[in-house]
Amino acid sequence: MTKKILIVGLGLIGASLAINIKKQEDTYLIGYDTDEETLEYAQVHQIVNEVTTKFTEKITDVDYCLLAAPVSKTVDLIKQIQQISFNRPIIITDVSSVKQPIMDAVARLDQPNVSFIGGHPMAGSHKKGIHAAKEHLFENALYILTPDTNATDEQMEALKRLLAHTKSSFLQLNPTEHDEMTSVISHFPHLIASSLVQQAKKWQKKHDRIPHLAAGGFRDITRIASSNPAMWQDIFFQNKKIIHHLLTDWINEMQDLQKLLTNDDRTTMYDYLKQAKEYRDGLDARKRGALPSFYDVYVDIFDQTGALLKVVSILAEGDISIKNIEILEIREGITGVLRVSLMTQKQQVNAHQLLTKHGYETMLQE
Ligand SMILES: NC(=O)C1=CN([C@@H]2O[C@H](COP(=O)(O)OP(=O)(O)OC[C@H]3O[C@@H](n4cnc5c(N)ncnc54)[C@H](O)[C@@H]3O)[C@@H](O)[C@H]2O)C=CC1
Ligand SMILES: O=C(O)C(=O)Cc1ccc(O)cc1
Repeated sequence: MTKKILIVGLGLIGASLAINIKKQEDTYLIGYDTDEETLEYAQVHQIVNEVTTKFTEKITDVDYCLLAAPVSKTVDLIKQIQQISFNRPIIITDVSSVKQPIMDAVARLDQPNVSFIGGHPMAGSHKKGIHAAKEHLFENALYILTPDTNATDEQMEALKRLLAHTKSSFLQLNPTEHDEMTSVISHFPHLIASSLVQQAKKWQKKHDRIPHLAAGGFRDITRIASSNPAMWQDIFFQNKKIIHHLLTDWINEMQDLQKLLTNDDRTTMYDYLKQAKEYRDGLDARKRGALPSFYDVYVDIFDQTGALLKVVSILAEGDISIKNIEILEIREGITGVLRVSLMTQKQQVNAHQLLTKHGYETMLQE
């Protein structure tokens, strides 16, 4: 029997999931978004089977509803769902990066036909919007599920089957575990990346050549500062308590490091750096050199082996010599960003034009 699915919010994540779900033959997708242009794009590019501007009407006529709006908007949508009567069973899920506010709102849903399974695909990009949607975004990624108490094992399995084309692996967590862990490895690092960029910007007033000196290390650690500011602002405030806690820890740790410098305590500083290196090396067995790079083109890729070869051939055809090429992995072996470092700005622009002509999405940095 055909499963009807309402996707609410057809941005990067909602549309990428829609593309995956639509690959299953027995599905019929309805897309809802508050942005008219997004709905038009979804219709023209057949990302969904039908678009609607009537959320509260459509949700009572589907088997699944996938909420893929910003976290705070998803909380509002769940509050709207509280007011709706359902005559048929529905499994509702979401994709929010923060789970506690979502599951707190879900706890107030009391319609017997409604089962809610919180979700969070642990993959994304610095881009936003439906234009950035990609079929392969979630391949090999972790997809965290935080089921509400009323969700059954059968419903969990049904949702996993619906999301099977994403090729992600599912992991069940409770909202607190989820929010604490994702804060440490995803949310808080975004704040630090942005603060490092702000620091460089301030120092640029004194040293205007700072951007030219910004080499591999700075670029690596600040890459995520190029992400969608509206989304991250929302995440930080929805996850305020834990971010606040991590900031306190971080500030204390920075003060401890400052004391080591003041006290000329080289041994403790060495140990600190060594322990960090050992832990980091354990996270990622592969190492990379830290070559400086001045004119970089970042190319979005999936299927790394094939993509590397294609990108190199395209640039060779354009007579562009590559100074350095490196895969900045988003996820092990599949999706990532290829950083192609070139000698001159002219080469950078040529490379961008050539790669765009061949359908690649690129971002320039100098
Ligand atoms: N971008 C990323 O890397 C990841 C994001 N997420 C989560 O996915 C959710 C969506 O993020 P993105 O797709 O990146 O954002 P996006 O900005 O690309 O898309 C959000 C979409 O929701 C629509 N929208 C806003 N308010 C709405 C409402 N009240 N009703 C219906 N549609 C509404 C917007 O018009 C837009 O099309 C967020 O909750 C975010 O935390 C999860 C994993 C990764
Ligand atoms: O890994 C990161 O921090 C990313 O930038 C991609 C991302 C962003 C938001 C999420 O909720 C999950 C993954």
